[in-house]
Order: sequence, then structure tokens, then C-alpha cells
Amino acid sequence: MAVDNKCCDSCFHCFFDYETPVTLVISSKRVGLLFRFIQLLIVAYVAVYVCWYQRGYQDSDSVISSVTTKVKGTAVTNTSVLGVHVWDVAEYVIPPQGESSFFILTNVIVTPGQTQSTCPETPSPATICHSNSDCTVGHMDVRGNGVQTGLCANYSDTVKTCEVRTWCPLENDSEIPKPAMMKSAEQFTVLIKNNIIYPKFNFSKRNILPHVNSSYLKRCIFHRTTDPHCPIFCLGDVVEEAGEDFDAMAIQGGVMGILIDWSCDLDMAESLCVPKYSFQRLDSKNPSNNVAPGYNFRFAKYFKDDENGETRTLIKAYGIRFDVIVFGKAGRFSIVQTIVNLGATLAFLSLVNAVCDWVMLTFMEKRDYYSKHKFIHLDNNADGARESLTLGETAYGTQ
Ligand SMILES: Nc1ncnc2c1ncn2[C@@H]1O[C@H](COP(=O)(O)OP(=O)(O)OP(=O)(O)O)[C@@H](O)[C@H]1O
Repeated sequence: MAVDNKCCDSCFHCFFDYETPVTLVISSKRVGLLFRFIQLLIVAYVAVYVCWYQRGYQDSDSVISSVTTKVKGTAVTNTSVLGVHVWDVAEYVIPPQGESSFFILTNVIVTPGQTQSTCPETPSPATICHSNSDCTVGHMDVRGNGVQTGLCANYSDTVKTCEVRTWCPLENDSEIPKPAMMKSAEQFTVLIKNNIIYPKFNFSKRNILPHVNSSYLKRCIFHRTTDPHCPIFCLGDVVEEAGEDFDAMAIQGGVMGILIDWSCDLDMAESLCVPKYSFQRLDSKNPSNNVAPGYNFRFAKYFKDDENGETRTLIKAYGIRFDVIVFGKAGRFSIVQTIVNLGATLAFLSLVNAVCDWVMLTFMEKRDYYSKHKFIHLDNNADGARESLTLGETAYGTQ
């Protein structure tokens, strides 16, 4: 019965009691100092990080962009296979459309006069044979060059390999030309046309800036200090600025990144929103992991001979692929973002009291004395304003 009464009593109190905070002024230098220090930390965080660094008062948008490229330049080579050969854009830029990623041929292994016939395979543990019984008719090896005829043929005076039906003679890529056949490609230039949009702010711009006229475009080459807004780049300069050696890279090829940063503060003048260019090698050139370095692929040019038979020239192309990568974020003042961030700041400031109370009631010498005055229970049934202090029980646990 007594338990029931106690339970009803506490439910009654819980439901009908009214709690109101009492302002307690504590003249303690230590607590006061802690309070101001945490306040200062929060204000500094909001001012420096949220407002200045993160621009918390701005709404932001990511860039959308289109890129086209055009390469210019010619190179001359003189080799035993091709003789004197002049290479122009249509031959060394692959693909020729001028996309945001383009390949410049810098080194080649040419195998001319290939026809559909039979010839001995390139020697390897899987293709070397001693007699016909070592070869299987119709066998195709993924790493091989054709379909085995079942014959063991002389590859050289000392080596025999299984004969295959394929495009013969086979390519011999055991030695890559050094120096690269077209190392003069470092003098080629590329015009990059880049249009960007920030759709949220209805803002668009291109990297050929308003002050760039056609006569300037005809003679300028990008230079970080003298011509930072010229959209024509010398390939050698791009590789050099990335800290790489063009001659070395031209031998086995690689991948370069031309990075265009369009980060803009749209609260400032539009003329200050300009592209910032940087260059970076994107493929691995780690000397400790130098297996399968560079970049190469094969393609062929096909001809009809006098008897209407098909002949082709196989080209193993080594070169540098340039990827134009556009990125950026723009920000513009937004009242909604400002209010959201101000609200977050105020919410943070309200935490200061909670932290100081916790320190004061947990670690300070006079914590019992503070807690005695912090939590007061007023009994409404008593005559006048009799105070009953709830000693020992605080919101932070038993003291
Ligand atoms: N890779 C490049 N190196 C140097 N200048 C270039 C390069 N690409 C284009 N230009 C020059 O930039 C200008 C604009 O090129 P755009 O391709 O828009 O015009 P174009 O008249 O079709 O160019 P072109 O016929 O000379 O290839 C032209 O004067 C062009 O000669």
C-alpha cells in the first residue's frame, strides 16, 4: 500500500512539477576562464574554418564541362623499314577527332607486307618444338599469333617452332627503337577548348578568355608566368612541368594528365574566375614495380595487291596519352546557407554551459557546494517560500 502511494506521489510530481533554470553566478576564475576559452574556440572554429575556409555562407555547385583538342606539328623519321617518312597530325594523333583524351604516337615497330599465310611462331617455351608430334593441328594459344598447322618448322638455323597460319611475317618486338623514333613530338602543340557551366548559378565560361583574340591565339604558347591564359600547350613543356623526361617517356609511352581547375568564388568579379592549369603523370613509373611499363597498342593499314589479295602493314604504336581532366566547385552567397551555419554556431555555443557545468560539478574542489546551490527543490505545500535543497543528487550523478 505504502509502495503504491509512493509511486503515485512520484508520478504526480513528474507530471505536475514545473522546472525552471536558476541563474547561478559563480565567481571562480578557473571556471570563468574555461568558459571563455571554450567560447573562443567555438567562435574561432566558426570564423576561420566554417566562414573563411569552407565559405559556409555560400551555396556551392560542381562544374560541368566539355573539352575538345587539336594537335599541330610534323615530325620526320628515317628508318630502314620506312625510309624517310614525314608524320603529320592525321597519322600520329589517335583518334583524330580531338577528344578530351588524345594519343600521340612517339615510337613504332612497323611490320610491312603481312599476308594471310603460314610461318613459324615466335620462339617461346610453349612454341619451341623438335618434331611435328610436338605441335597440334588447330591449336590456338591466347598469347600466340595464329592457328597451328601441326608442322614443326625452322625459325632460325638453331631454333624450330610450331608453324601457324596467320598474318605473316610475324612482328618482332623484342627490341624497341631507342631513342624513340618521334622524340621530336615534344615540339607539337595542342589547343584545348574547354567550356564550363555551373548550372545552379546559371554561370558559363570558356578557357579562351574574352581578352584572347585570334591574332594572339595564332602566336601564343602557354607559359605559367608570361602567358598563363593561352590555351595552346607545348607537349614537351607539359611533360617537363610534371617533372618527367619526354625522351624517356616517348620510348615506351605513358599517360599524362592536363588538369584544369575551375574553382571560383562567384561573389567576386567574373573576370577573376579563370582556369588554373597543372600537369601530372598518371601512369605508374615506380622503378621498384617496373613490370609492363608504358602504353602501347597495335593497328594495321590494309592494301590490295596486284592480284587483289589483301596485304597489311602492322604497327605497334607506343605513345603518350594526354587526358584533359576538368574539375572545380563554385560558391555564391546564400541566405539559407548563412542561416543554417549561424544556427549551427548558436547550437555549439549552448554546449559551452553544459561542458563548464560538468567540469564544475565533477572536478572542482567545491563541487558539493556548487551542486547544493545548482539544484533546488521548492515545496509548494510549505508555508511561505521554504527551500528544501536536494543534496547529493545532481544531473551529473551522485556527488
Ligand atoms: N595545336 C595548335 N597549335 C597552335 N595553334 C593552333 C593549334 N590548334 C589550333 N591553332 C590555332 O588556333 C586558332 C583556332 O583554331 P581552330 O581549330 O578553332 O580554327 P581553324 O581555323 O579550324 O584552325 P586550323 O585550320 O589552323 O587548324 C587557329 O588560328 C589555329 O591555327
